[in-house]
Amino acid sequence: MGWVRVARNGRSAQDTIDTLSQDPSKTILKYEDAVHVEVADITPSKNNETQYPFHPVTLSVDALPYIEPDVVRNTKGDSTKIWLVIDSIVYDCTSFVNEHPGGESFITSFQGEDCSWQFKRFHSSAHMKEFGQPLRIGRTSGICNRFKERPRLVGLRGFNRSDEW
Ligand code: HEM
Repeated sequence: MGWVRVARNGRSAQDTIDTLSQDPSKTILKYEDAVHVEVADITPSKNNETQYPFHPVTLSVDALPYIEPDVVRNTKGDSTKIWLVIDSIVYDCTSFVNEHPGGESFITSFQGEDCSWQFKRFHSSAHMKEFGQPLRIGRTSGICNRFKERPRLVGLRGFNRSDEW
């Protein structure tokens, strides 16, 4: 794989998921944390920098606030804004990156970029629903994937995944 290196931080994916499910301090991933943010609100903070809160998983994509593509791209290199774009939705992985079962580098290498097809290679829609959806901060457009998706061999899709996208 030319575009990423695998790193597991010494833990198995299942270990990390177990931790994420059981440790109350890892609340960032929990649905309950997102539901109290009721509207797609973009609020300037005291230092006048716009804040992008998480949104309820029940909020439709159309209702997510639009984030200008340049704002997304400009997060590159900013350790306080580790944002990814998957299918034109912006995910704030800043808190999640250290807990990512696949390792930090997968996420940081796509900071401010689209990684839709790469994400789909490694995750099921159930992963997106449980771990990705609570990280949504907005929608955007025009963010391209740096890598061209290689064709997959017919029949391999879903080989080790329980569902389809
Ligand atoms: C919103 C961002 C992301 C979330 C919420 C997320 C979540 C997860 C979760 C829950 C797992 C465990 C899956 C399992 O045990 O089967 C996982 C594993 C993994 N993720 Fe991610 N991930 C994200 C982004 C990415 C990206 C951008 C990449 C690569 C481009 C990536 C690559 C991987 C890899 C390689 C694994 C290990 C897969 C395996 O063991 O089969 N992830 N991720």
